[in-house]
Amino acid sequence: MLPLAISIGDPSGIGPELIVQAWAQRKALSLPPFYVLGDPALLAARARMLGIDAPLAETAPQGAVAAFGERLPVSVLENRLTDEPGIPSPVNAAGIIEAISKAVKDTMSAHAGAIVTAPIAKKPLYDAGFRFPGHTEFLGHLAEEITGVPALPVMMLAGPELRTVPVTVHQALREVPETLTSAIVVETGKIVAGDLKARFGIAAPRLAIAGLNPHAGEGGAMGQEDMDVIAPAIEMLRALGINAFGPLPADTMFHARARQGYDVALCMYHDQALIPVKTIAFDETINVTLGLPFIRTSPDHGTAFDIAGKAIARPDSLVAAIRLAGSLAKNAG
Ligand SMILES: NC(=O)C1=CN([C@@H]2O[C@H](COP(=O)(O)OP(=O)(O)OC[C@H]3O[C@@H](n4cnc5c(N)ncnc54)[C@H](O)[C@@H]3O)[C@@H](O)[C@H]2O)C=CC1
Ligand SMILES: NCC(=O)COP(=O)(O)O
Repeated sequence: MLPLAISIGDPSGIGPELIVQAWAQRKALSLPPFYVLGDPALLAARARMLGIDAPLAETAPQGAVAAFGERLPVSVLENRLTDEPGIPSPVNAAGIIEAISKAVKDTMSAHAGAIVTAPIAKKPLYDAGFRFPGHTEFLGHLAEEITGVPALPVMMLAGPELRTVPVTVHQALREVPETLTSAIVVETGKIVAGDLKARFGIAAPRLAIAGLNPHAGEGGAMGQEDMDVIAPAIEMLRALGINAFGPLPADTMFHARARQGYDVALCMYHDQALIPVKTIAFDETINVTLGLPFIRTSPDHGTAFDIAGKAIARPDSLVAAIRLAGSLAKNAG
């Protein structure tokens, strides 16, 4: 059995304390074994803050499964992290990026079964020169660097009642119409259909495709993209044998009855996809990256600097992400 690799995320956010909480509940929740790519001093400080007895085991990934029952395994980063809950800083960028990169290397070299990422804040990383919008795009870059094969990483938010995929992701709203092409919708749809089949065991996934404009364009009166870009993409997906349909007016496709009609909603921009799923199940939803040669999950929430270090953050979404990574890794193995 391979352990999961958890990257520590932003040390000033809630990630480190959630990891300690998840480890403390490992037996009660039968969690798969994991290790943290992180800083032992920081994790020890969060355990003290939480009043959790969490002895650490500094170990390579190969020692993680044996240690996990009694100690929290830590693969120690070369870069140190500051211990200032709620106060993000670009000085932590090197350690945050090192953790993600090492988690990918460990997984691609079969020392870890899958990656779970604790949240990062984008701005302090950008301030330190990081050129990727978020994990999703960075993971695509790392995959391509290791395999030499171009990757299109696809973000999927998976909750108990709804899965959504933003076709355009970390982009300013005004850039969305010009970025949205039939080719991107088709490539995303292919990856989603393929991964839902191969990884999630859905034999014939149903893809509901959202329109971009109000009322999916109202026949062109409220925008052309629905007719000129999205409808042709749906035809192409259907020609490939994928059960895709739409474009659907986005305002009426997420209510409980409508959700029964599909396995995943392809949405045209970030908030169209993330608002419904986080509204329905903020604590249980997981962010999964599709289209990569490895499995990566993450909680749906961010760094929550406003509550970091206060012992009030809920570990539910991280726990769900750990569970899903464990079960996807088991299916893949
Ligand atoms: N996977 C990732 O790395 C993600 C990173 N982010 C980043 O996080 C930063 C902060 O983003 P926000 O929009 O403020 O979203 P956020 O999810 O960090 O916080 C939104 C609200 O939810 C609360 N909250 C979040 N997680 C919680 C938890 N586990 N338990 C209890 N309350 C919780 C926070 O206290 C806050 O009031 C941004 O820089 C963003 O880029 C956001 C989403 C995902
Ligand atoms: N809102 C989702 C988000 O920002 C997560 O992005 P990523 O870091 O997983 O790419």
